[in-house]
Amino acid sequence: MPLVSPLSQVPPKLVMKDRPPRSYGAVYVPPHHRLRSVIASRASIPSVPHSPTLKNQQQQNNNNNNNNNNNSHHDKNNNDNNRSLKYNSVSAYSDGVSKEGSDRELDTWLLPGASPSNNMEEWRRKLTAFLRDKSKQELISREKKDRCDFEQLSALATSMGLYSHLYAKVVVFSKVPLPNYRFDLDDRRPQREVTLSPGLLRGIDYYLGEYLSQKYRSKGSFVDLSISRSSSSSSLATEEGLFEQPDPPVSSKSVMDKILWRRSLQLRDQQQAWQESPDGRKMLEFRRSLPAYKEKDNLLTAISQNQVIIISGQTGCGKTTQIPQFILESEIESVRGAVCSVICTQPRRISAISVSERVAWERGEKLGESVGYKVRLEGMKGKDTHLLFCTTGILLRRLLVDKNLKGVTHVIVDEIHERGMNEDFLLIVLKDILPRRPELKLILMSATLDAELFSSYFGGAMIIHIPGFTYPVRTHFLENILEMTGYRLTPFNQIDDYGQEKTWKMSKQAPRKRKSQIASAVEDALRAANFKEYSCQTQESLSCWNPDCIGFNLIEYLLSHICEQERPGAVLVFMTGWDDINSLKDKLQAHPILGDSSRVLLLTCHGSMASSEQSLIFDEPEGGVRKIVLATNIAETSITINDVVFVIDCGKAKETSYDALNNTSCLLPSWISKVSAQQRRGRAGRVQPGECYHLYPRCIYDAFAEYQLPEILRTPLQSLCLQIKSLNLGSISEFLSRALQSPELLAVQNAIEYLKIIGALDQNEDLTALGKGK
Ligand SMILES: Nc1ncnc2c1ncn2[C@@H]1O[C@H](COP(=O)(O)OP(=O)(O)OP(=O)(O)O)[C@@H](O)[C@H]1O
Repeated sequence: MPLVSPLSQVPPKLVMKDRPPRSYGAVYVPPHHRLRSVIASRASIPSVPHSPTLKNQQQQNNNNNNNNNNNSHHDKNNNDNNRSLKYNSVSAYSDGVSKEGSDRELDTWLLPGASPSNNMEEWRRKLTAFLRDKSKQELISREKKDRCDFEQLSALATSMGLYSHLYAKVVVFSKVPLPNYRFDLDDRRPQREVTLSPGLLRGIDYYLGEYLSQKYRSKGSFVDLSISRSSSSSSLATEEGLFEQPDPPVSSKSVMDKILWRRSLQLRDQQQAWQESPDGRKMLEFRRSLPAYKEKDNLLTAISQNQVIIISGQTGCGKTTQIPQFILESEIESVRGAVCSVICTQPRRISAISVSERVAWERGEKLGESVGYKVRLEGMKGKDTHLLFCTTGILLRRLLVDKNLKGVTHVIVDEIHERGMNEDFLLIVLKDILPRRPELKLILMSATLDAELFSSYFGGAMIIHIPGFTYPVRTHFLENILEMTGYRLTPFNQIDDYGQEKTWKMSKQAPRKRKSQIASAVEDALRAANFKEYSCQTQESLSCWNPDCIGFNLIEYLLSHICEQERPGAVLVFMTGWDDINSLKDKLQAHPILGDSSRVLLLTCHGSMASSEQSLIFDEPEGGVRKIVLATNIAETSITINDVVFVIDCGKAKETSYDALNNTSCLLPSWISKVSAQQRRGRAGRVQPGECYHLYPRCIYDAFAEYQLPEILRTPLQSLCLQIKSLNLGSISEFLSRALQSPELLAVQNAIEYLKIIGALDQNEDLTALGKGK
């Protein structure tokens, strides 16, 4: 058997099954799919043995034919050919290819005593027909005579622009180049072992291990975990189980070390070249202006001296784009670039993608080089990616298959203050890893000053504060908006129009005897507020302000006010969900100014949209066109939309909460926290001064909770319990007791009881087949 290059072979001791040879043309076509003609001798009629004389004569004929030197021979051949035709009942091109295109062999009737020249002429005719037949790719002959004449046949085929190959007892002509070996034509149909030297064996083992671990890291393990931020119903369960990477053999380790060292030097040179280039210098100048840059040395020292640090950076300070970059740059400068692996989690897809793009750009690279991203079902990362931005779910998913995060040097968890289920879950798992991976660095980043809570969770971890930076953003609350625009609120013009099919939504907004949760939450604040310095009209408007409404009419009015009276710049409107975004979009499209596509570019951004659609919000429209983005809170953190000057904040977001009546979780609009309001405001003023319009009075903002209640404390725990069990994380209550803020023991017990009653857990709290989802 011809030897293929060692690394393209299967490892030794493995049995080579019938499988496609690697070298089969550019694109492998399985044998049963290839259209081919097979010509074989009929068993009952033996092929004529070639005498040396005949062979010589044939050779001469062939030469003559090829050179066109001997016309008499040529004529004779033609005559012979005609004669032989009479006896050939099956031609190469009329042979039947079975329906499945299988290897059905066709008999060729040959006259006993047919001469080689007959054969050549017959082949010339067959090959001509084969060439014309577009449906056939191959012509196969199993005739012994053809094998003997192969050299001549091959010359003939070549002269006609065809390829030919002799495989054991088979001659093949093809329109495409043929490989050296064809397992499907090997009469022994081999199941062979390959014997390789021990050194080569070790090398193959190592590279195979590396390849598999890479594959798991980049593909298998990087499938998004499906606990969504708003719903905790999906499962963390995986069939992959936990696995660890094998260590490379010692001998290949030193080789690997050399390769990595060389790669690290390359990375350092590349980085230096960019930093010294004119564009690189300009970029560095901008980065130096960010507050995070001033803390660079402190941060790097703190990271090198502590396993865990907490960074509290206010909006715009550069924590998301700069800190992961500082770590990568410093590792590359220290010639450790090729061995460092920094993972930075983001709560949402849109931020993971947009931040990775920005950081790659700041490094003068294409995305997927040293900086990449991975979010659910998509990603951009290469073998040289050493800084990966991913969603929290993706990192959790990796932890399922790689419980020690082998090879990862730094984990950065951004926006930890958001306290979604994923983030809290991740913190428990990361805390467990730290003693097992003492060299792993964990950096927790929060936009707020709630760092003490996280610090104490990690045994008094060091905290670094970074002041924020934004261009001035003027803040307008509802009373200022009404005063400034002269807009008048009435009990009727506040009802949001969700369209004919959703009249129930409108009726819910009508003033009711029993106040909604939203309305009752603001009552006291409103009663205590003093609006005396505002006009009577504004006071009147405020007295009938309906907190249960989003305020479609007011938003429309404000948007047209901005379009007509304010300076150029995009507007980002924070809404609560798909329903209100779509209804408002319909309304705005019917507006004479806002619906005029030559003046306004209306875009939406929602969690269920594809990433490619979401990223449209970053594109700048043509000159003179104002961009208006209607978004949920997914546009609230980490992202920078360059041209945003105005932000409109409805003050609400959809939040999972517990519906006691139905004993289930539900997604309802609720007031946001102060931190969220600041984050929304922070989307303006990142690259230029901005304006923020909060559609609620200041007194309501003052009454907002500082932070949102963590998801783990406000949603039913059933699905979380199932996830803990499917991950083999031990006792549910013990695991949850280790959370940053653990849920009530009673709530945990209730969830376990519920799961037992429905048969998802057995009496030992183990998953049943139902619980496993089988
Ligand atoms: N895509 C971008 N285009 C232009 N400037 C950007 C971009 N991304 C970031 N910047 C600039 O870098 C600054 C820091 O951005 P970064 O996202 O790192 O801030 P942050 O501290 O994480 O703030 P936040 O928590 O509010 O997202 C921004 O204020 C902006 O000036």
